[in-house]
Amino acid sequence: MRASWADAVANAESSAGAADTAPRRTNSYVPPHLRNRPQASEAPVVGNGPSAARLPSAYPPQASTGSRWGATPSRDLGRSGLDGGRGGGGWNTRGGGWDRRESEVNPFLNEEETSKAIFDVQENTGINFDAYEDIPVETSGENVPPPVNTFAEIDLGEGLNQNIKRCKYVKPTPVQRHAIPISVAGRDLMACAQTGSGKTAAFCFPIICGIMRGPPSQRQRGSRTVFPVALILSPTRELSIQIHEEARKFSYQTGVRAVVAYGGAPINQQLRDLERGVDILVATPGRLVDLLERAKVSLQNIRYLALDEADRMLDMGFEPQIRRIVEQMDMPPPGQRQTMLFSATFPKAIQRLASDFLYNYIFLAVGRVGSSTDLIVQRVEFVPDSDKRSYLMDLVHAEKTNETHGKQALTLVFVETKKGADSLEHWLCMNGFPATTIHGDRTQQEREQALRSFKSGATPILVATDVAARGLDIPHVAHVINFDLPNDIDDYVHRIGRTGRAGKTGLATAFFNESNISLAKSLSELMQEAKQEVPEWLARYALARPYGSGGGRSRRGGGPRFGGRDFRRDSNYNRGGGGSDHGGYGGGGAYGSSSGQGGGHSGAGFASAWD
Ligand SMILES: Nc1ncnc2c1ncn2[C@@H]1O[C@H](COP(=O)(O)OP(=O)(O)OP(=O)(O)O)[C@@H](O)[C@H]1O
Repeated sequence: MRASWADAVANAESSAGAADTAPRRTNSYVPPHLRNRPQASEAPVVGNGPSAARLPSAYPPQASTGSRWGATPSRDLGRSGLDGGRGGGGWNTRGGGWDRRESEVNPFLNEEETSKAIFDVQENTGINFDAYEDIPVETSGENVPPPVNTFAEIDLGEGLNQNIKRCKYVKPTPVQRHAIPISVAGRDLMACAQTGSGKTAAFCFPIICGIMRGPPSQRQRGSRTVFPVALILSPTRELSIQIHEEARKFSYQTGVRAVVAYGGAPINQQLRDLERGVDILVATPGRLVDLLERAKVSLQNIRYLALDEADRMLDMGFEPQIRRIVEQMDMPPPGQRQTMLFSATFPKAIQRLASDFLYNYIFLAVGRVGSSTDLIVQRVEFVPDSDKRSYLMDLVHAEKTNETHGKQALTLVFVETKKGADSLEHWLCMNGFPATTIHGDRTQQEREQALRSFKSGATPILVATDVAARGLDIPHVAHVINFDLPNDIDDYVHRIGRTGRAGKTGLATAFFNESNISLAKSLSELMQEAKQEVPEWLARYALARPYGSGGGRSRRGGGPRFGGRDFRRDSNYNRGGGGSDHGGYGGGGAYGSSSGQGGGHSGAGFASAWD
C-alpha cells in the first residue's frame, strides 16, 4: 500500500515544526502498548518483562487507594449465583498481588500536553451537559436501580474517583447516570444511547470498580495462559485501541491492568504485554479467537463482558465469531458473569440475538442523536455523482475559514469504497487540501498514522470508509460529510455522531442523489425527529418511496427519540411469537437459562423512567 502524500506531509510536519509539542516524533511504528513509555530516567524499570508479574509482592498497597485494597474485599455483584461454586482462587490473574502501580506510566500526561499545545483548550471542562438535560430516558426490566445525579452518589472507590477528576468529568452524562448504578448493582444491561454521550465510561467504571472490590488476583503457576476478569469487545482495531486508552486512564493507579489485543499488529508484542498480567482485556474478535486458539488466553474467569457497538458485533458479519467467543469457549454462562451491551442503535432483530447473552437484563434507552438538543446540524443536498467533487471543494474551502487558533477545523468525509477513498484523498491533496485516508486496505501502521495526523490537525481532512464510522472519539471534528451516503440509516447515525460529541455542536452534510432513494424515508424521519430542516425534494422522495429493501428502513423500531426500544415490549414477545427469526426464543426461557428463574418478562415487570 502506498504511503499517501498527505501522510508524508504530516510526518514531516510532526518531526520538524511541531517538535516541541508533538509527543511522538518518530515515524517508525510503535505498537500502542509500547507507546508512552517513560525514558529510562523517568521511571524505575520494574515490570518490564514477562517475568515482571512474578516480582516480589508489594501487595497490599496503601489503603488510601480505595476500597479495592480494603480489609474485606467484597465480591457481591448484586445477585446470587454469580460467583457460586467457583471458590475464591480462580477469579483473576493480577500477578499474585504485585503492585503494578509502581511502574505505571501516567496515561494522562501525553494527552494533556498534546491537547493544550495544539488546540489551546482543555477537554471536558465547561462542556455543556445541560444540553442533555431534557433528553428522554426509558428503562425496562425488573427492579431497575434508580439513577444518580453525581458520581459521588456511587461508591466507585477512591482510585477511580481520582481518575474521574483527572479526566475532568464533573458530572455523569445521562447514560452514565442510569447505566452505572445498574451495572454496579450487578445487573446485566442492554443500553442504547446517543453517540458521543460517554458510553465508554458507562461500562468501564463498573468493571473497574467491580475488579477493585473483588478478590486479589491469583496467577496460575507454570502456565503462560492468562485469565482476564473482564473482556471488552469492539468491532474495529482503532476503537479497541481507544477503549484501551480510556480504560488505562480510568484504572490508573488502581492496580487494575488493561491490555489491548487487535489484528494487524505483531501478536508477539501483545502476548508479552498479556503475560505481564491482565485484568481487563480489550480486543477485536478476530485477534481474540487467535489468542484463544493458541491457548494464550482463557475466558474461564470472566466476570464482566462488555460489547461496545453491540449491534454491529451481532450483525451478520461478526455474529458467528462472537458466539464462538461467548458461547463455545470457556466463558461462564449468563447469570455467572455480568454482561453489558452498548450502542447508539439497537435494531430489534439484533436485540433478540443479544438476549441470548444476557440474564434478566435491564434495557436502557437514552434519546437519539440530536433528539432534543440539536447538537448536530444536519444538512442534505441533492448532488449528482458527477458534481460531488466540486460541492466538496466548496465545503472544504468554507471550512478553511473556520479556524481555531490558526488550525483548520477537522472534516471527516465518508465514502463508500476503499478505492474511492484513495482517489478522493489524492484529488484533495492535488488541490491543496492536506488529506489522509483510513480504510481496510491500508496497513495498521498507516491507519494509526492517518488517525494521529488527522487528530493533530496536520491533515485536517480524513477520507474514510465505514471503518471510522463507529465509536471513534476525535475531538474537534467540526464537519462530517457523507460524500456517499450509507445504505443503512443506523450507519448514518453513527457516522454523523463523529461530530457533536460530549455536549459540543457539530455539522453534518450529506450528498443525496437517485442512488440513495431507499434511504429517503428513514433519513427524512430521522431529520424530523432531530428537528432538522427537511428539504422539500427529500420529503417528496420519502412520500413517493416506502422504505428501501436494502436496510434503509429503520430496523430499530425506536420510535421517536430513541435509537432503539426494548423488543420485549412487543406485544407478541410474551406469546412466544416474538422470536420468529430467532431460534430458541419465546416462552419463558429466553434468557438466563441457567438461572432457574425462568427469565420471562411480564408486562408488569417494566418500569419506565422519563427524565
Ligand atoms: N461525564 C463526562 N463529563 C465530561 N466528558 C465526558 C463524560 N463522559 C464522557 N465524556 C467525554 O465524552 C466523549 C465521548 O465519550 P464516548 O467516546 O464514551 O462516547 P460514546 O457514547 O461511546 O460514543 P459513540 O456512540 O460514538 O461510541 C469523550 O471525549 C469522553 O471523554
